[in-house]
Amino acid sequence: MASSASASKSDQHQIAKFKIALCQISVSLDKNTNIDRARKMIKDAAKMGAKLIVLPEMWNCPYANENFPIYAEDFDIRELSPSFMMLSDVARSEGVTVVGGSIPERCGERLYNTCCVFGTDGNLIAKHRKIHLFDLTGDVCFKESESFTAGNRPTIVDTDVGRIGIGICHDLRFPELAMLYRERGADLICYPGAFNMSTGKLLWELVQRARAVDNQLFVATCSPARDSSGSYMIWGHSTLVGPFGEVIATSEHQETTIIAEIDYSMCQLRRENLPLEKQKRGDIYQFVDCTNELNSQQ
Ligand SMILES: NC(=O)CCC(=O)C(=O)O
Repeated sequence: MASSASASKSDQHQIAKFKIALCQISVSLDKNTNIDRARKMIKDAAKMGAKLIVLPEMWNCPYANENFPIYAEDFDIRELSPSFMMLSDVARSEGVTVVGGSIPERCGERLYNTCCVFGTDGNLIAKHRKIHLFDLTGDVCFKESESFTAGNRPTIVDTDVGRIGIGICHDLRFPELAMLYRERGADLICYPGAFNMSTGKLLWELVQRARAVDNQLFVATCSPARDSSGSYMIWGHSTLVGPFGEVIATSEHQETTIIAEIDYSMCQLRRENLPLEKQKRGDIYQFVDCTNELNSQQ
């Protein structure tokens, strides 16, 4: 398994266009039901021609601190990892790349919020542990850090459908991570996520479009469907955004699968028309203490 990119950009651009599926799964309390549902949605999406299939954050487990340890899987013990094994099997049987949303991962004493990426042969090709844990107070309160340890590595992976950067939900808020992925050659960033009703309405689309337009690349998000009986109400609205910040496809909050086309030549076009990389003034964006300089100008 590699979590860093190695194939050349010319390999990547042999695949210029393909279909992506965003499976907005309705997550129940029953883990086996969630696994069966996810398998069916992936198979159906593959039948509709999707080559890359993205699942939501916490698709095997309702998003709640009390659930995470119960639904967690230790990926080193494959017979106790039914969610992980299903993703691997279905990626291989359907010959698709799967960005497997996230599930709680147990590693020794620790839990991580982890996204596994599987190649078309069913092999695990990357594993992203959520870097920025979601701790929020206000109208909605949640403290992921009560359950999870934060990951400490960015994840960029070469797949049959190009070089992809991976983040999980709150990771989307941090522009530096997306910039790093762009610098390392990603044309697509996938963020499985589960924004809440309070920040979702205002910010979910805004931050996706910001990451896309700043970096002139595609951003794909995939959320669970909303469950109005759950303690954490999910915003839904899985979305694909293009490199001009345009919303290519989106959904409401119910269970659904979005199928949309990614055309990497659009990144090239946007970057040629507006060469932000060349126009950047890295020489003046330095985080240095300018207090003395500012004082002397007054
Ligand atoms: N699951 C999450 O990381 C939620 C992030 C979120 O809602 C936000 O506002 O950020």
